[in-house]
Amino acid sequence: MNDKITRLNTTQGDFDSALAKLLAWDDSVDHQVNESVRHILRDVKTRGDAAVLEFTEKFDRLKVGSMAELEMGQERLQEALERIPQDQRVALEKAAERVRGYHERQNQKSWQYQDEDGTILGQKVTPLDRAGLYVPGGKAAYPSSVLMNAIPAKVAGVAEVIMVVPTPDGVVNDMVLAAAAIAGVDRVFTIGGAQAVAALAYGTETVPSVDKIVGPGNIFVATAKREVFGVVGIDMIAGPSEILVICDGKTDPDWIAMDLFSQAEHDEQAQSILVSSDADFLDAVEASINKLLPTMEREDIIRTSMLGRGALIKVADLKEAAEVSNRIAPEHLELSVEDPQAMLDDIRHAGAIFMGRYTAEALGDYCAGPNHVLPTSGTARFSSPLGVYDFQKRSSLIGFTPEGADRMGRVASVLARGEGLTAHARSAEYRIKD
Ligand SMILES: NC(=O)c1ccc[n+]([C@@H]2O[C@H](COP(=O)([O-])OP(=O)(O)OC[C@H]3O[C@@H](n4cnc5c(N)ncnc54)[C@H](O)[C@@H]3O)[C@@H](O)[C@H]2O)c1
Ligand SMILES: N[C@H](CO)Cc1c[nH]c[nH+]1
Ligand SMILES: [Zn+2]
Repeated sequence: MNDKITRLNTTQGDFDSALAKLLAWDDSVDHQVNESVRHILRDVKTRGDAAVLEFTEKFDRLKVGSMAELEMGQERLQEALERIPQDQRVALEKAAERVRGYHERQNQKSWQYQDEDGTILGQKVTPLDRAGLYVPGGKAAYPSSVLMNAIPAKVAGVAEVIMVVPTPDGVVNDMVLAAAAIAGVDRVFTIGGAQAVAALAYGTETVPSVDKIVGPGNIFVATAKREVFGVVGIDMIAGPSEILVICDGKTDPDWIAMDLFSQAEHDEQAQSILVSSDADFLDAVEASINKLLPTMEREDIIRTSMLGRGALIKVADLKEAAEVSNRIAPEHLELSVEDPQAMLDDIRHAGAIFMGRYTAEALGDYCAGPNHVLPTSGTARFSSPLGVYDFQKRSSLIGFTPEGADRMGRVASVLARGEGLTAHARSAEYRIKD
Protein backbone atom coordinates (compact mmCIF):
# COMPACT_ATOMS: atom_id res chain seq x y z
CA MET A 1 0.00 0.00 0.00
CA ASN A 2 1.30 3.46 -0.78
CA ASP A 3 -0.33 5.03 2.25
CA LYS A 4 -0.15 3.32 5.60
CA ILE A 5 -3.07 1.56 7.21
CA THR A 6 -4.27 3.25 10.42
CA ARG A 7 -2.42 2.10 13.56
CA LEU A 8 -3.98 2.77 16.96
CA ASN A 9 -2.88 1.99 20.48
CA THR A 10 -5.21 2.02 23.50
CA THR A 11 -2.46 3.81 25.46
CA GLN A 12 -2.52 6.86 23.16
CA GLY A 13 -4.25 9.84 24.77
CA ASP A 14 -6.73 10.38 21.97
CA PHE A 15 -7.60 6.68 21.47
CA ASP A 16 -11.33 7.13 22.11
CA SER A 17 -11.74 9.94 19.61
CA ALA A 18 -9.48 8.21 17.06
CA LEU A 19 -11.62 5.06 17.32
CA ALA A 20 -14.84 7.06 17.07
CA LYS A 21 -13.51 8.78 13.94
CA LEU A 22 -12.62 5.44 12.40
CA LEU A 23 -16.12 4.08 13.00
CA ALA A 24 -18.00 7.21 11.97
CA TRP A 25 -19.55 7.69 8.59
CA ASP A 26 -18.79 10.76 6.55
CA ASP A 27 -21.86 12.93 7.29
CA SER A 28 -21.82 14.63 3.92
CA VAL A 29 -22.01 11.25 2.17
CA ASP A 30 -24.84 10.25 4.51
CA HIS A 31 -26.78 13.36 3.64
CA GLN A 32 -26.47 12.84 -0.11
CA VAL A 33 -27.50 9.17 0.21
CA ASN A 34 -30.53 10.09 2.34
CA GLU A 35 -31.67 12.70 -0.16
CA SER A 36 -31.25 10.44 -3.13
CA VAL A 37 -32.96 7.47 -1.44
CA ARG A 38 -35.95 9.59 -0.34
CA HIS A 39 -36.38 10.83 -3.89
CA ILE A 40 -36.32 7.26 -5.27
CA LEU A 41 -38.80 6.02 -2.66
CA ARG A 42 -41.24 8.87 -3.34
CA ASP A 43 -41.03 8.37 -7.08
CA VAL A 44 -41.63 4.62 -6.97
CA LYS A 45 -44.49 5.08 -4.52
CA THR A 46 -46.16 7.54 -6.90
CA ARG A 47 -45.35 6.14 -10.33
CA GLY A 48 -44.81 2.42 -9.65
CA ASP A 49 -43.33 0.29 -12.44
CA ALA A 50 -42.47 3.28 -14.65
CA ALA A 51 -40.19 4.74 -11.97
CA VAL A 52 -38.59 1.35 -11.19
CA LEU A 53 -37.79 0.92 -14.90
CA GLU A 54 -36.21 4.38 -15.11
CA PHE A 55 -34.03 3.89 -12.02
CA THR A 56 -33.00 0.44 -13.26
CA GLU A 57 -31.86 2.03 -16.50
CA LYS A 58 -30.05 4.81 -14.64
CA PHE A 59 -28.27 2.80 -11.93
CA ASP A 60 -27.95 -0.67 -13.45
CA ARG A 61 -27.65 0.42 -17.10
CA LEU A 62 -30.43 -1.99 -18.01
CA LYS A 63 -33.16 -0.76 -20.35
CA VAL A 64 -36.26 -2.89 -20.94
CA GLY A 65 -39.77 -2.12 -22.17
CA SER A 66 -41.76 -3.54 -19.26
CA MET A 67 -41.44 -4.91 -15.75
CA ALA A 68 -42.52 -8.33 -17.02
CA GLU A 69 -39.14 -8.58 -18.74
CA LEU A 70 -37.46 -8.20 -15.36
CA GLU A 71 -39.25 -11.18 -13.83
CA MET A 72 -37.41 -14.51 -13.94
CA GLY A 73 -40.06 -17.24 -14.00
CA GLN A 74 -39.74 -20.69 -12.42
CA GLU A 75 -38.70 -22.26 -15.74
CA ARG A 76 -35.81 -19.83 -15.99
CA LEU A 77 -34.71 -20.74 -12.45
CA GLN A 78 -34.82 -24.45 -13.28
CA GLU A 79 -32.90 -23.87 -16.53
CA ALA A 80 -30.18 -22.09 -14.54
CA LEU A 81 -30.03 -24.97 -12.06
CA GLU A 82 -29.51 -27.42 -14.88
CA ARG A 83 -27.00 -25.21 -16.69
CA ILE A 84 -24.52 -24.42 -13.91
CA PRO A 85 -21.43 -26.64 -13.59
CA GLN A 86 -21.93 -29.77 -11.51
CA ASP A 87 -19.44 -28.70 -8.78
CA GLN A 88 -21.34 -25.44 -8.27
CA ARG A 89 -24.66 -27.29 -8.03
CA VAL A 90 -23.25 -29.79 -5.53
CA ALA A 91 -21.71 -26.98 -3.44
CA LEU A 92 -24.97 -24.98 -3.44
CA GLU A 93 -26.95 -28.07 -2.43
CA LYS A 94 -24.49 -28.95 0.35
CA ALA A 95 -24.54 -25.37 1.67
CA ALA A 96 -28.35 -25.32 1.48
CA GLU A 97 -28.56 -28.56 3.47
CA ARG A 98 -26.33 -27.19 6.24
CA VAL A 99 -28.12 -23.82 6.35
CA ARG A 100 -31.50 -25.61 6.49
CA GLY A 101 -30.32 -27.96 9.25
CA TYR A 102 -29.13 -25.06 11.38
CA HIS A 103 -32.25 -22.97 10.84
CA GLU A 104 -34.67 -25.82 11.52
CA ARG A 105 -33.36 -25.72 15.08
CA GLN A 106 -34.58 -22.10 15.31
CA ASN A 107 -38.17 -22.94 14.42
CA GLN A 108 -40.52 -21.61 17.07
CA LYS A 109 -43.58 -23.56 18.13
CA SER A 110 -46.89 -22.28 19.44
CA TRP A 111 -47.46 -23.12 23.08
CA GLN A 112 -50.26 -23.03 25.66
CA TYR A 113 -50.68 -23.81 29.34
CA GLN A 114 -53.48 -23.67 31.90
CA ASP A 115 -53.25 -21.84 35.19
CA GLU A 116 -54.87 -22.95 38.44
CA ASP A 117 -58.35 -21.69 37.32
CA GLY A 118 -58.14 -23.56 34.03
CA THR A 119 -57.44 -20.30 32.20
CA ILE A 120 -55.58 -20.88 28.95
CA LEU A 121 -52.51 -18.74 28.29
CA GLY A 122 -50.12 -19.14 25.41
CA GLN A 123 -48.46 -17.90 22.30
CA LYS A 124 -49.47 -18.63 18.68
CA VAL A 125 -46.65 -18.51 16.15
CA THR A 126 -47.66 -17.50 12.61
CA PRO A 127 -45.41 -17.17 9.57
CA LEU A 128 -45.55 -13.98 7.50
CA ASP A 129 -47.86 -14.09 4.50
CA ARG A 130 -45.35 -12.56 2.11
CA ALA A 131 -41.66 -11.74 2.57
CA GLY A 132 -39.37 -9.69 0.35
CA LEU A 133 -35.74 -10.78 0.10
CA TYR A 134 -33.07 -8.33 -1.00
CA VAL A 135 -30.10 -10.14 -2.54
CA PRO A 136 -27.19 -7.80 -3.33
CA GLY A 137 -25.79 -7.78 -6.83
CA GLY A 138 -24.01 -4.51 -7.56
CA LYS A 139 -20.30 -5.25 -7.29
CA ALA A 140 -20.65 -9.02 -6.99
CA ALA A 141 -23.42 -11.59 -7.31
CA TYR A 142 -24.31 -13.42 -4.10
CA PRO A 143 -25.84 -16.88 -4.59
CA SER A 144 -24.97 -17.57 -0.94
CA SER A 145 -27.17 -14.64 0.13
CA VAL A 146 -30.09 -16.21 -1.74
CA LEU A 147 -29.77 -19.32 0.43
CA MET A 148 -29.25 -17.30 3.63
CA ASN A 149 -32.37 -15.20 3.00
CA ALA A 150 -34.73 -17.73 1.49
CA ILE A 151 -34.09 -20.88 3.54
CA PRO A 152 -35.10 -19.39 6.92
CA ALA A 153 -38.19 -17.89 5.27
CA LYS A 154 -39.21 -21.29 3.93
CA VAL A 155 -38.39 -23.06 7.20
CA ALA A 156 -40.63 -20.50 8.95
CA GLY A 157 -43.48 -21.38 6.57
CA VAL A 158 -43.81 -18.05 4.70
CA ALA A 159 -46.48 -18.52 2.04
CA GLU A 160 -44.90 -16.37 -0.67
CA VAL A 161 -41.24 -15.39 -0.97
CA ILE A 162 -40.40 -12.57 -3.40
CA MET A 163 -36.75 -11.99 -4.22
CA VAL A 164 -35.14 -8.93 -5.81
CA VAL A 165 -31.59 -8.84 -7.12
CA PRO A 166 -29.98 -6.24 -9.36
CA THR A 167 -28.36 -7.40 -12.60
CA PRO A 168 -26.06 -4.52 -13.64
CA ASP A 169 -25.81 -4.23 -17.44
CA GLY A 170 -28.36 -7.02 -17.68
CA VAL A 171 -25.84 -9.68 -16.71
CA VAL A 172 -27.87 -12.39 -15.01
CA ASN A 173 -25.92 -14.74 -12.74
CA ASP A 174 -27.08 -18.33 -13.21
CA MET A 175 -25.79 -19.39 -9.79
CA VAL A 176 -28.06 -16.81 -8.17
CA LEU A 177 -31.09 -18.16 -10.06
CA ALA A 178 -30.05 -21.76 -9.35
CA ALA A 179 -29.82 -20.94 -5.64
CA ALA A 180 -33.33 -19.45 -5.83
CA ALA A 181 -34.56 -22.72 -7.38
CA ILE A 182 -32.87 -24.81 -4.66
CA ALA A 183 -34.27 -22.60 -1.87
CA GLY A 184 -37.81 -22.57 -3.35
CA VAL A 185 -38.16 -18.81 -3.96
CA ASP A 186 -41.60 -18.07 -5.45
CA ARG A 187 -40.90 -15.00 -7.61
CA VAL A 188 -37.68 -13.26 -8.71
CA PHE A 189 -37.33 -9.71 -10.08
CA THR A 190 -34.00 -8.44 -11.38
CA ILE A 191 -34.19 -5.02 -9.77
CA GLY A 192 -32.00 -3.56 -7.04
CA GLY A 193 -31.09 -0.59 -4.89
CA ALA A 194 -33.58 1.73 -3.20
CA GLN A 195 -36.02 1.30 -6.12
CA ALA A 196 -36.34 -2.43 -5.40
CA VAL A 197 -36.87 -1.78 -1.68
CA ALA A 198 -39.57 0.77 -2.59
CA ALA A 199 -41.28 -1.66 -4.98
CA LEU A 200 -41.43 -4.32 -2.25
CA ALA A 201 -42.62 -1.87 0.40
CA TYR A 202 -45.32 -0.03 -1.57
CA GLY A 203 -46.04 -2.54 -4.34
CA THR A 204 -46.24 -1.61 -8.01
CA GLU A 205 -48.46 -2.81 -10.86
CA THR A 206 -46.16 -5.86 -11.16
CA VAL A 207 -44.29 -6.29 -7.90
CA PRO A 208 -46.53 -7.28 -4.98
CA SER A 209 -46.10 -5.43 -1.70
CA VAL A 210 -44.68 -7.57 1.08
CA ASP A 211 -45.04 -7.62 4.86
CA LYS A 212 -41.34 -7.51 5.65
CA ILE A 213 -38.12 -6.81 3.73
CA VAL A 214 -34.98 -8.66 4.77
CA GLY A 215 -31.45 -8.96 3.47
CA PRO A 216 -28.21 -7.07 3.17
CA GLY A 217 -27.13 -4.45 0.68
CA ASN A 218 -25.04 -1.36 0.12
CA ILE A 219 -25.62 2.01 1.74
CA PHE A 220 -28.55 2.83 -0.62
CA VAL A 221 -30.32 -0.41 0.25
CA ALA A 222 -29.67 -0.08 3.99
CA THR A 223 -30.91 3.54 3.98
CA ALA A 224 -34.03 2.63 1.98
CA LYS A 225 -34.87 -0.16 4.42
CA ARG A 226 -34.54 2.24 7.33
CA GLU A 227 -36.88 4.70 5.57
CA VAL A 228 -39.66 2.18 4.77
CA PHE A 229 -39.68 0.66 8.24
CA GLY A 230 -43.19 1.07 9.60
CA VAL A 231 -44.83 0.60 6.22
CA VAL A 232 -43.27 -2.86 6.28
CA GLY A 233 -41.15 -4.71 8.80
CA ILE A 234 -37.41 -4.98 8.29
CA ASP A 235 -34.96 -7.45 9.74
CA MET A 236 -32.09 -5.11 10.65
CA ILE A 237 -29.64 -2.74 9.05
CA ALA A 238 -27.23 -5.11 7.29
CA GLY A 239 -24.95 -2.78 5.40
CA PRO A 240 -21.35 -2.93 4.20
CA SER A 241 -19.48 -5.94 5.61
CA GLU A 242 -17.18 -5.82 8.64
CA ILE A 243 -14.66 -8.06 10.31
CA LEU A 244 -12.77 -7.67 13.57
CA VAL A 245 -10.04 -10.19 14.34
CA ILE A 246 -8.64 -10.65 17.84
CA CYS A 247 -5.37 -12.53 17.60
CA ASP A 248 -2.92 -13.70 20.24
CA GLY A 249 -0.08 -13.30 17.75
CA LYS A 250 0.31 -17.01 17.08
CA THR A 251 -1.67 -17.36 13.83
CA ASP A 252 0.08 -17.13 10.45
CA PRO A 253 0.04 -13.38 9.57
CA ASP A 254 -0.87 -14.23 5.95
CA TRP A 255 -4.02 -15.99 7.17
CA ILE A 256 -5.04 -12.94 9.19
CA ALA A 257 -4.27 -10.53 6.33
CA MET A 258 -6.44 -12.59 4.00
CA ASP A 259 -9.26 -12.78 6.58
CA LEU A 260 -9.18 -8.96 6.70
CA PHE A 261 -9.22 -8.80 2.89
CA SER A 262 -12.14 -11.24 2.73
CA GLN A 263 -14.51 -8.59 4.01
CA ALA A 264 -12.66 -5.59 2.55
CA GLU A 265 -13.21 -7.00 -0.95
CA HIS A 266 -16.99 -6.64 -0.62
CA ASP A 267 -17.13 -2.88 -0.69
CA GLU A 268 -15.01 0.29 -0.49
CA GLN A 269 -16.98 1.01 2.69
CA ALA A 270 -16.37 -2.38 4.29
CA GLN A 271 -14.41 -2.39 7.54
CA SER A 272 -11.54 -4.69 8.60
CA ILE A 273 -9.87 -4.34 11.98
CA LEU A 274 -7.18 -6.40 13.71
CA VAL A 275 -6.70 -6.21 17.48
CA SER A 276 -3.67 -7.75 19.18
CA SER A 277 -1.42 -7.21 22.19
CA ASP A 278 1.63 -8.27 20.17
CA ALA A 279 3.19 -5.25 18.42
CA ASP A 280 5.56 -7.42 16.37
CA PHE A 281 2.61 -9.44 15.14
CA LEU A 282 0.78 -6.26 14.04
CA ASP A 283 3.92 -5.35 12.04
CA ALA A 284 4.00 -8.83 10.51
CA VAL A 285 0.34 -8.61 9.45
CA GLU A 286 0.95 -5.17 7.95
CA ALA A 287 3.83 -6.66 5.95
CA SER A 288 1.53 -9.50 4.80
CA ILE A 289 -1.11 -6.97 3.77
CA ASN A 290 1.42 -5.14 1.61
CA LYS A 291 2.78 -8.37 0.18
CA LEU A 292 -0.59 -9.93 -0.65
CA LEU A 293 -2.53 -6.90 -1.85
CA PRO A 294 -1.03 -6.81 -5.37
CA THR A 295 -2.08 -10.46 -5.81
CA MET A 296 -5.77 -9.70 -5.23
CA GLU A 297 -8.32 -9.54 -8.01
CA ARG A 298 -10.32 -6.83 -6.29
CA GLU A 299 -7.20 -4.90 -5.32
CA ASP A 300 -8.72 -1.44 -5.73
CA ILE A 301 -11.75 -2.12 -3.57
CA ILE A 302 -9.60 -3.75 -0.88
CA ARG A 303 -7.07 -0.89 -0.88
CA THR A 304 -9.79 1.78 -0.54
CA SER A 305 -11.51 -0.15 2.21
CA MET A 306 -8.35 -1.00 4.17
CA LEU A 307 -6.98 2.55 3.98
CA GLY A 308 -10.28 4.29 4.61
CA ARG A 309 -11.90 2.17 7.29
CA GLY A 310 -9.31 -0.47 8.26
CA ALA A 311 -7.07 -0.41 11.35
CA LEU A 312 -4.52 -2.38 13.34
CA ILE A 313 -5.06 -1.81 17.05
CA LYS A 314 -2.55 -2.54 19.81
CA VAL A 315 -4.08 -3.47 23.17
CA ALA A 316 -2.62 -4.53 26.54
CA ASP A 317 -4.08 -8.05 26.63
CA LEU A 318 -6.99 -10.23 25.48
CA LYS A 319 -9.30 -8.72 28.11
CA GLU A 320 -8.76 -5.28 26.64
CA ALA A 321 -9.13 -6.72 23.13
CA ALA A 322 -12.60 -7.94 24.11
CA GLU A 323 -13.48 -4.48 25.49
CA VAL A 324 -12.44 -2.78 22.25
CA SER A 325 -14.40 -5.34 20.26
CA ASN A 326 -17.52 -4.79 22.39
CA ARG A 327 -17.32 -1.06 21.71
CA ILE A 328 -17.21 -1.71 17.98
CA ALA A 329 -19.84 -4.50 18.06
CA PRO A 330 -18.60 -5.95 14.76
CA GLU A 331 -20.64 -7.94 12.28
CA HIS A 332 -18.03 -10.74 12.32
CA LEU A 333 -15.60 -11.39 15.15
CA GLU A 334 -12.77 -13.87 14.72
CA LEU A 335 -11.18 -15.13 17.93
CA SER A 336 -7.90 -16.33 16.50
CA VAL A 337 -6.54 -17.44 19.86
CA GLU A 338 -5.55 -20.64 21.64
CA ASP A 339 -8.67 -20.91 23.83
CA PRO A 340 -11.59 -19.03 22.24
CA GLN A 341 -14.14 -20.62 24.62
CA ALA A 342 -12.37 -18.90 27.51
CA MET A 343 -12.99 -15.51 25.86
CA LEU A 344 -16.70 -16.00 25.19
CA ASP A 345 -17.90 -14.61 28.52
CA ASP A 346 -16.10 -11.32 27.78
CA ILE A 347 -17.67 -10.94 24.32
CA ARG A 348 -21.04 -9.21 24.48
CA HIS A 349 -21.68 -7.64 21.08
CA ALA A 350 -20.98 -9.35 17.74
CA GLY A 351 -23.16 -10.62 14.88
CA ALA A 352 -21.26 -13.90 14.63
CA ILE A 353 -18.28 -15.21 16.59
CA PHE A 354 -15.75 -17.42 14.82
CA MET A 355 -13.81 -19.49 17.28
CA GLY A 356 -10.21 -20.59 16.79
CA ARG A 357 -7.48 -20.25 14.18
CA TYR A 358 -9.06 -22.70 11.76
CA THR A 359 -12.44 -20.95 11.69
CA ALA A 360 -12.10 -18.59 8.77
CA GLU A 361 -14.99 -16.15 8.61
CA ALA A 362 -15.32 -17.07 4.93
CA LEU A 363 -16.74 -20.48 5.86
CA GLY A 364 -19.50 -18.73 7.72
CA ASP A 365 -20.28 -16.72 4.60
CA TYR A 366 -21.02 -19.87 2.65
CA CYS A 367 -21.61 -23.16 4.31
CA ALA A 368 -21.02 -23.40 8.07
CA GLY A 369 -24.79 -23.27 8.60
CA PRO A 370 -25.55 -20.09 10.59
CA ASN A 371 -26.83 -17.09 8.68
CA HIS A 372 -24.43 -14.66 7.04
CA VAL A 373 -26.93 -11.81 7.08
CA LEU A 374 -25.77 -10.07 10.23
CA PRO A 375 -26.12 -6.69 11.94
CA THR A 376 -23.49 -4.11 10.94
CA SER A 377 -22.46 -0.58 11.99
CA GLY A 378 -22.59 -1.36 15.70
CA THR A 379 -26.19 -2.60 15.56
CA ALA A 380 -25.08 -5.96 16.98
CA ARG A 381 -25.52 -4.15 20.32
CA PHE A 382 -29.26 -4.71 19.89
CA SER A 383 -29.93 -7.01 16.95
CA SER A 384 -29.28 -10.58 15.94
CA PRO A 385 -28.47 -12.62 12.83
CA LEU A 386 -31.24 -13.10 10.29
CA GLY A 387 -33.17 -16.18 11.35
CA VAL A 388 -36.42 -18.12 11.19
CA TYR A 389 -37.72 -15.82 13.96
CA ASP A 390 -37.57 -12.88 11.50
CA PHE A 391 -40.22 -14.57 9.37
CA GLN A 392 -42.56 -15.50 12.19
CA LYS A 393 -44.61 -13.39 14.50
CA ARG A 394 -46.32 -14.20 17.72
CA SER A 395 -49.87 -13.63 18.96
CA SER A 396 -50.72 -13.96 22.63
CA LEU A 397 -53.48 -16.42 23.56
CA ILE A 398 -55.79 -15.75 26.54
CA GLY A 399 -58.90 -17.81 27.42
CA PHE A 400 -60.52 -17.27 30.85
CA THR A 401 -62.79 -19.73 32.59
CA PRO A 402 -65.69 -18.28 34.68
CA GLU A 403 -63.54 -18.87 37.81
CA GLY A 404 -60.57 -17.09 36.28
CA ALA A 405 -62.74 -14.20 35.03
CA ASP A 406 -64.05 -13.77 38.56
CA ARG A 407 -60.65 -13.83 40.26
CA MET A 408 -58.72 -11.72 37.75
CA GLY A 409 -61.73 -9.48 36.99
CA ARG A 410 -61.46 -8.14 40.55
CA VAL A 411 -57.78 -7.32 40.04
CA ALA A 412 -58.44 -5.69 36.65
CA SER A 413 -61.30 -3.65 38.09
CA VAL A 414 -59.09 -2.12 40.78
CA LEU A 415 -56.32 -1.31 38.31
CA ALA A 416 -58.74 0.13 35.73
CA ARG A 417 -60.39 2.39 38.29
CA GLY A 418 -56.92 3.47 39.39
CA GLU A 419 -56.33 4.58 35.81
CA GLY A 420 -59.71 6.29 35.66
CA LEU A 421 -60.91 3.97 32.89
CA THR A 422 -64.42 2.98 33.97
CA ALA A 423 -65.41 1.14 30.78
CA HIS A 424 -62.46 -1.16 31.31
CA ALA A 425 -63.48 -1.68 34.94
CA ARG A 426 -67.15 -2.37 34.19
CA SER A 427 -66.28 -4.71 31.33
CA ALA A 428 -64.29 -6.81 33.79
CA GLU A 429 -66.93 -6.45 36.56
CA TYR A 430 -69.77 -7.81 34.37
CA ARG A 431 -68.00 -11.18 34.52
CA ILE A 432 -67.47 -11.19 38.29
CA LYS A 433 -69.77 -13.53 40.26
CA ASP A 434 -72.17 -11.82 42.67
N1 LIG B 1 -24.27 -7.82 6.02
C1 LIG B 1 -24.41 -8.89 5.21
O1 LIG B 1 -24.93 -9.91 5.61
C2 LIG B 1 -23.94 -8.80 3.78
C3 LIG B 1 -23.98 -9.95 2.92
C4 LIG B 1 -23.56 -9.79 1.59
C5 LIG B 1 -23.15 -8.55 1.14
N2 LIG B 1 -23.13 -7.52 2.02
C6 LIG B 1 -22.83 -6.16 1.63
O2 LIG B 1 -23.80 -5.84 0.65
C7 LIG B 1 -23.29 -4.83 -0.15
C8 LIG B 1 -23.53 -5.15 -1.61
O3 LIG B 1 -23.35 -3.96 -2.31
P1 LIG B 1 -23.41 -3.87 -3.88
O4 LIG B 1 -23.24 -2.44 -4.26
O5 LIG B 1 -22.48 -4.89 -4.43
O6 LIG B 1 -24.86 -4.39 -4.27
P2 LIG B 1 -26.31 -3.87 -3.88
O7 LIG B 1 -27.26 -4.82 -4.57
O8 LIG B 1 -26.47 -3.72 -2.43
O9 LIG B 1 -26.45 -2.44 -4.53
C9 LIG B 1 -26.51 -2.25 -5.91
C10 LIG B 1 -27.56 -1.22 -6.20
O10 LIG B 1 -27.21 0.02 -5.61
C11 LIG B 1 -27.84 1.06 -6.32
N3 LIG B 1 -26.94 2.18 -6.50
C12 LIG B 1 -25.64 2.15 -6.85
N4 LIG B 1 -25.16 3.39 -6.95
C13 LIG B 1 -26.19 4.23 -6.69
C14 LIG B 1 -26.34 5.65 -6.64
N5 LIG B 1 -25.31 6.47 -6.87
N6 LIG B 1 -27.54 6.15 -6.31
C15 LIG B 1 -28.58 5.36 -6.04
N7 LIG B 1 -28.50 4.00 -6.09
C16 LIG B 1 -27.32 3.46 -6.39
C17 LIG B 1 -28.21 0.51 -7.66
O11 LIG B 1 -29.59 0.55 -7.80
C18 LIG B 1 -27.75 -0.94 -7.67
O12 LIG B 1 -28.73 -1.79 -8.21
C19 LIG B 1 -21.81 -4.69 0.19
O13 LIG B 1 -21.68 -3.54 0.99
C20 LIG B 1 -21.49 -5.94 0.99
O14 LIG B 1 -20.50 -5.68 1.95
C21 LIG B 1 -23.55 -7.61 3.30
N1 LIG C 1 -19.56 -11.47 4.24
C1 LIG C 1 -20.89 -11.19 3.76
C2 LIG C 1 -21.69 -10.67 4.92
O1 LIG C 1 -21.14 -9.51 5.41
C3 LIG C 1 -21.59 -12.39 3.17
C4 LIG C 1 -20.97 -12.96 1.95
C5 LIG C 1 -21.58 -13.48 0.87
N2 LIG C 1 -20.63 -13.93 0.03
C6 LIG C 1 -19.47 -13.73 0.57
N3 LIG C 1 -19.66 -13.11 1.73
ZN1 LIG D 1 -18.14 -12.13 2.81
